[in-house]
Amino acid sequence: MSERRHLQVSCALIERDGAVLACRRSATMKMPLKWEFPGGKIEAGESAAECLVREVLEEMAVRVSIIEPLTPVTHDYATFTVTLYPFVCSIEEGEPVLHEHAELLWLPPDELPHLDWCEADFPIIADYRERLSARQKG
Ligand SMILES: Nc1nc2c([nH]c(=O)n2[C@@H]2O[C@H](COP(=O)(O)OP(=O)(O)OP(=O)(O)O)[C@@H](O)[C@H]2O)c(=O)[nH]1
Repeated sequence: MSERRHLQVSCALIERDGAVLACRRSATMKMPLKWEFPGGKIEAGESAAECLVREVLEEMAVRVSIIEPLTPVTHDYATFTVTLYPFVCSIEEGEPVLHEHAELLWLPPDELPHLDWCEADFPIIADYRERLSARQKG
């Protein structure tokens, strides 16, 4: 039996003017038309943070700086497992452009849960919103 694939993926919750960037996967990608955060697979010898900065630059021509990491999430899909390393970020330079995604959307954090996300992203969104309310209280 072949070993189940376990992907290590960094992803970015990019904040700007009180909104967060969501990206919609294209109809030809795996998990077609699901929403996700920009990012991709961690390469050998690369840290999760290095991967994040590289992927966002490659994917949407934007240089981000990291504000804080969120709690990593491991999720079992039907055919593979993914561990996502999420980071809250801000834009240092550039304006996001569509390359491989079907759509980009800036959404207030409270509206994030309404999109049809890749399953692994829901706990990340919950964690992020909890931290935001803690930030506002404290
Ligand atoms: N970038 C990103 N990937 C996510 C998120 N949530 C999630 O389950 N994933 C999964 O993590 C993997 C990311 O790898 P990737 O971006 O390099 O791969 P891909 O499927 O787009 O293309 P590829 O496998 O042909 O390179 C995909 O299987 C994707 O479905 C997310 O929020 N952002």
